[in-house]
Amino acid sequence: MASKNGPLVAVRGLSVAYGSRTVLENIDLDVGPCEIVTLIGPNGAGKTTLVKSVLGLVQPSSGTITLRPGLTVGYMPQRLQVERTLPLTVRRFLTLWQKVGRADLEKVLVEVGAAHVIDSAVQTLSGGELQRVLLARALLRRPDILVLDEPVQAVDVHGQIELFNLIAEIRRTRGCGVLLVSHDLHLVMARTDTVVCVNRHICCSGRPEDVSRHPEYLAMFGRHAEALAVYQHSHDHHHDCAGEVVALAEVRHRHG
Ligand SMILES: Nc1ncnc2c1ncn2[C@@H]1O[C@H](COP(=O)(O)OP(=O)(O)OP(=O)(O)O)[C@@H](O)[C@H]1O
Repeated sequence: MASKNGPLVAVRGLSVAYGSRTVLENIDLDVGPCEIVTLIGPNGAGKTTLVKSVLGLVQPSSGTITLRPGLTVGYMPQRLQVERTLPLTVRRFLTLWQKVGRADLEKVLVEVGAAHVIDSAVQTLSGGELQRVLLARALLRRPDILVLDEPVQAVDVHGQIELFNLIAEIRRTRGCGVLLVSHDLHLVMARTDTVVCVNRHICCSGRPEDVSRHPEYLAMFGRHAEALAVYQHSHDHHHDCAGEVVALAEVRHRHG
């Protein structure tokens, strides 16, 4: 039984198979309150499967997934299929699954920087606008944890930075945990508390500055990773629950 003070999500010894094919093996993962945990790994590594297991959408073949009692999850899926001929405004889209007052709807769209598209058709949104609307939908549940599967896909580089900053700001203002999948190593390394490198099993995990020097990480991402390791030398701080910068020496001291 998960305690009120423990992690929001605790995964232990998780294995998942599709038919006879094992795609995840012996995975351990924790997401703590106010913590941003990012899953990275090559295509087909099992990142989405891990996320779906946490959400209860995929059945494990062994292991346990423990959610803190009463945990509310806000999920932003990797793909959204919207029938292109169906006239669906953002306002209608956000109220399809839940009753939302006008003021709450406008407030959450302001929070994610998408107030201007409230009456636009979902099909006409840009990649970045759609991701913000999907984030708004997840936030309407008032989540304790946000689960975001590739939230910056189909978004240009500038928009990706803005979205990562927005996620960090939401964590700070709402105090929720975040579990996300991302392919953008630069942004992950700069904006995440904990990186988990998955390739069927967990290759390495920990703080970005440690993972970026790990041999398995370097083997997986090759020259791209080496360039990032140089960049990482300037990453000498960590973010606390409120998103405030804490010097790494202080963090190490705090953790003993
Ligand atoms: N429903 C399914 N049935 C059978 N195999 C599946 C199913 N879903 C995923 N797989 C397979 O499981 C493996 C892991 O897939 P998954 O989508 O979890 O990887 P991923 O790391 O999220 O990949 P990507 O980065 O490409 O999104 C892949 O080989 C995929 O083909």
